[in-house]
Amino acid sequence: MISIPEAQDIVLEHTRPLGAVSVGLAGALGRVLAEEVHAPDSLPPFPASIKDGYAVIAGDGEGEYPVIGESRAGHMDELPVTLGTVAYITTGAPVPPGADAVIQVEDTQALPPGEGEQKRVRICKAAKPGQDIRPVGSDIMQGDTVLTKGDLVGVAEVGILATVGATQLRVFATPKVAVLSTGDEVVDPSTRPLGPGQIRDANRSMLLAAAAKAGCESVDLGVARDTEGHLEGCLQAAIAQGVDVLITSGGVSMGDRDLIKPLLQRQGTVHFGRVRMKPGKPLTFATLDLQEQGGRQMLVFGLPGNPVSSFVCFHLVVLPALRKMAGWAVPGLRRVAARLTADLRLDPERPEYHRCTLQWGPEPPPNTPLAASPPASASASSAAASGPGLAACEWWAVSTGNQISSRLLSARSANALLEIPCASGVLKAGEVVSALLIDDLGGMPVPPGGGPVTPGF
Ligand SMILES: Nc1nc2c(c(=O)[nH]1)N[C@H]1C(S)=C(S)[C@@H](COP(=O)(O)OP(=O)(O)OC[C@H]3O[C@@H](n4cnc5c(N)ncnc54)[C@H](O)[C@@H]3O)O[C@H]1N2
Ligand code: MOO
Repeated sequence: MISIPEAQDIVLEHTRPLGAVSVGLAGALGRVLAEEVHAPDSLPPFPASIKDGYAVIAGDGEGEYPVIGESRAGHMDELPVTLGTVAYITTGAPVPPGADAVIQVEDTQALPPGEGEQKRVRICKAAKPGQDIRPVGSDIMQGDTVLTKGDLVGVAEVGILATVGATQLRVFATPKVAVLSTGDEVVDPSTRPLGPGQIRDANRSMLLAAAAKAGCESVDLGVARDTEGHLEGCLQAAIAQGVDVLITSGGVSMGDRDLIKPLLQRQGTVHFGRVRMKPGKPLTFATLDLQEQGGRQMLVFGLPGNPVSSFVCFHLVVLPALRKMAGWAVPGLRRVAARLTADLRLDPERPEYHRCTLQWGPEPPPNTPLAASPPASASASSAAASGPGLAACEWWAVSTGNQISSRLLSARSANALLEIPCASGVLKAGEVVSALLIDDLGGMPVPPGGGPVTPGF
């Protein structure tokens, strides 16, 4: 049996980033850029006002002035501001020639019109040269590299691309992923009532959703019966559809109907078939060299059938591979330090990936054992963040309860996998452990089944 870091290394060694493709701006979200993006012009392209007020010559100082014109965002009088005159200006509008400062409207007073209905204003506060003006290129200079190859396009990046007029982009292609469930007992989720011995297929929908969330195009291969012929037919279907990755679930353990490993051994190279991890021990990884398709390689992940094992293996091993194919430079899950809110019994044989919901705060979330009896050391940890006027805050790991690998509710609302080392005994509430992020940290509710974890789970 190999360790999970070894398994991750093997998978990534066999994973190559896909080629670049062109997408429009609307299709860029979540993709990795395969090119640098430069600014074709400066922003602002003209000296722009930061405030609604009056464009002035700073040296003129306080006093009463004629308003000789106006500059509104999107429009501009060509009238220059000369000594002893001002122009009305709105936020974002071009500063007229001659003016070198803007006085906000709050520091002025409208006066009755002068001769010939000439508008007039009192400037109540002298300006410094450059005041409330964004010089040309102060946000982005023409020719600047605003985004670079390898950047992940998020919401802000979409805005940046739009700003510089980059409406067609080169991004890494995302993998095409096929998902196959296996097992004679596994029936479609729509099946009601269940027949004798049947269970609904949770893994296929879950893994298709996981692939979609990773930005992949996916192919639903349905459920394969536990026969060599049917399984082989499904594998051939995946190959024929040109997928980059096949994810199967079930049929990788030690039973006489666990046919995935022998099938992959016949068709390609199995790189590992057992990993020291809980859950997920029978996790299998193979590559198939497809001579009939120009020698291209297909990755196959044989995930264990237990739904939680599939869920955990997907995040730890499949997701980094999908990300690397899609151009991610650092495809692994990110870690944070988190403090246990309950005792955890350790597993002496396998390191465990304990599902939890992370909660940020200065003290343990209510209804956790740690909240009931916080140890004296709990607030003085290296994991705690503090700042002026800010109580020490940290991530609190609230277990999702019973961690048996058949209980998918143990993944409900989970946003992290705690990396619990392999050892005997109990890890005490209040200890700090590393947590791998599997979802964003925004507002996950603590599941009702979460909270206390009693030794034995
Ligand atoms: N003699 C041994 N038996 C087992 C071992 C072992 O080391 N020696 N390992 C155990 C571990 S750990 C796991 S995990 C499971 C994995 O088994 P398989 O990958 O072969 O999966 P199945 O036997 O097909 O199914 C296991 C379990 O999951 C249910 N299942 C399967 N597919 C789905 C699905 N699509 N949706 C929902 N549930 C599914 C299935 O009915 C079984 O209950 O092996 C242990 N055995
Ligand atoms: O490794 Mo299995 O996934 O514990 O049930």
